[in-house]
Amino acid sequence: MKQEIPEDGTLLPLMEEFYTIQGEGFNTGKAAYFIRLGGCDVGCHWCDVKESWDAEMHPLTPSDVIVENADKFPGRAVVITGGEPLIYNLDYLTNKLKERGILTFIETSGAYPLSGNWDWICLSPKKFKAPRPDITPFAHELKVIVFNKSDFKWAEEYAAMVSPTCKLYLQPEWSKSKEITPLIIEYVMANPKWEISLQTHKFLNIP
Ligand SMILES: C[S@@+](CC[C@H](N)C(=O)[O-])C[C@H]1O[C@@H](n2cnc3c(N)ncnc32)[C@H](O)[C@@H]1O
Ligand SMILES: Nc1nc2[nH]cc(C(=O)O)c2c(=O)[nH]1
Ligand code: SF4
Ligand SMILES: [Mg+2]
Repeated sequence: MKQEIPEDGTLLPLMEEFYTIQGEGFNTGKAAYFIRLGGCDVGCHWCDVKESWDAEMHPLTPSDVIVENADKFPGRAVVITGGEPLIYNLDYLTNKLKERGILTFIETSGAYPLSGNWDWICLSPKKFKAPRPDITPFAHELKVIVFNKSDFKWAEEYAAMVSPTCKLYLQPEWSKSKEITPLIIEYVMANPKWEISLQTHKFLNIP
């Protein structure tokens, strides 16, 4: 039987939750509680969490329970990721987190309508299912995954759409990083509005 997911965001398909260090982007190095929601139809062939894609595989969990769990840790930031978290209405979850003084960060492809009350929005656009144009002005951070050379030009198209204060990151696709990282280094030195983001948790062997 298919799970009925209520539209009010009080129940969400939870794949996993873990307390770790944010490994990527602007908040790299900061302790954070990760909430990974199941469900994604963007279809990145290099996605490093394909187990998240089928929402049916992940139990519907009360958002109140997720908030209770997050509140047990000394780190006062959560990263809501997935899967694609914006498939769901995140207003309820983020408002409850903020009531407890917890900072709310999201990792999103932007392919679904923006919901939720956010302290930090990391937009990581994908060629496979483009972000909705209405999310770009709200991104605090644009993090483009570089898989091949043509992705630099594509990254600039998104840089032109975000706000002038949005931080710009180029992150090597993990399996191609040996070949791509030197190109990113060269690109950032020539175009210093960009910075490099590495998946540092993979080097540190932490979740
Ligand atoms: C797994 S995704 C989940 C959140 C959302 N679906 C998204 O793509 O932003 C979390 C972050 O990991 C990045 N990512 C996924 N697979 C990757 C890979 N193989 N190499 C580098 N970054 C990757 C995504 O671009 C995104 O910034
Ligand atoms: N440590 C750590 N940092 C991360 N930053 C983004 C992640 C994600 O999968 O969304 C991630 C993750 O899975 N682990
Ligand atoms: S959008 Fe995110 S979760 Fe979905 S396939 Fe791409 S990287 Fe994976
Ligand atoms: Mg990850």
